[in-house]
Amino acid sequence: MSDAEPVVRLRNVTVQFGTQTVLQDVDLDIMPQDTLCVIGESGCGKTVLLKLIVGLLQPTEGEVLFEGKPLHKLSERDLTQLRLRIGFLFQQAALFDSLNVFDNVAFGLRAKGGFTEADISARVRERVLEVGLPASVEPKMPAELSGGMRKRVGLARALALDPDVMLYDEPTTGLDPIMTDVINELILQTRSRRPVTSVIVTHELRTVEKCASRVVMLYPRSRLRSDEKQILYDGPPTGLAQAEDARVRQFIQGEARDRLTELRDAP
Ligand SMILES: Nc1ncnc2c1ncn2[C@@H]1O[C@H](COP(=O)(O)OP(=O)(O)OP(=O)(O)O)[C@@H](O)[C@H]1O
Repeated sequence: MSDAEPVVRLRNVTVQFGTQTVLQDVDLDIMPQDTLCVIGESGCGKTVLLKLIVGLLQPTEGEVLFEGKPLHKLSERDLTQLRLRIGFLFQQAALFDSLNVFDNVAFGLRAKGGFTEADISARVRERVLEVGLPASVEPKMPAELSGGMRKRVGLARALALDPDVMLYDEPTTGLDPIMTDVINELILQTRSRRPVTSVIVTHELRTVEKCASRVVMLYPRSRLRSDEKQILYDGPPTGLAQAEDARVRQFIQGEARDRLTELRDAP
C-alpha cells in the first residue's frame, strides 16, 4: 500500500443544478502520476468532475482537496496560482480566436510572468515542435487550422507551463483515427517526459487501452438506485471486459466497441 498523498481528492461530492443531481456522494482519490481515464455515457458528469478539480465549479456538498488543501478555502489568488500548475485541454481546444498560435501558446507564460520574451519564444517553439507542428504555424490564426492542429495547439498551450496535473476533456473527439492515435501518443509522450498526473475524460476505448493506468466509470445518477454508488468501476483498463457489474461490460462491449469499429473502418 502506497502512503503517498492523493494529488486530488473528492470527498462525498454532490453537485446539483436546480433539481438535477449530477454527482452524488462521489469519493475519488487521484494519486501522483496516475493516468486516470474517466468513462461513462453522455451526461453522467465527467466534465463536471474535471471542472471541480480546477475549481471552476463548487460542489453543492462535500469537498475537493488539492494536495490536501480544500479548494473552497483557497483565496482567489491562491486558486489562480494553483490553476497555473494545471494544464487543461478543453473539448473544443478553446483557443483564443483573436490570437495567433504563438500568442495562444505563450498565454499562460505571460499570465504567470517572470519570463523574458526570449524565454517565451524558446518555450513556445519547443512546445509547438513537441506536439508535432512545424514552427511555421506560429503566426497562423486558429481559424486557419484543421481540427487536429487546433487540438495540438491546445495541447502545446496546456503544456507550456510544465503542469503537474493535466486534464483532458475528450481530447480526440472529432478527430480521424490517425489523428486520434497522434493525440494518444502525445499524451504518453507527455507522461514519459516528466512526472505528471493526468485525468482524461474520453469515449474512446483506444485511448483508454493505450493511455490509462486506471479507469473510473461513472453512471448517470438518475439511473441508479438511491443505495448504489455512482462509480461502477475503478481499476485497470484490462479488467473492464470482465467487470463484475454487467453495466460496465455492456458499456464497453456495446458503445465503446462500436465506436472503435467505426473509427477503424473509417476511410
Ligand atoms: N453549469 C451548468 N448548469 C446547469 N447544468 C449543467 C451545468 N454543467 C453541466 N450541467 C449538466 O450536468 C450534466 C452532466 O454534464 P457533463 O458535461 O459533466 O456531462 P458529460 O458526462 O461530460 O457528458 P458528455 O460525454 O456528453 O460530454 C448534464 O445534464 C448537463 O446538462
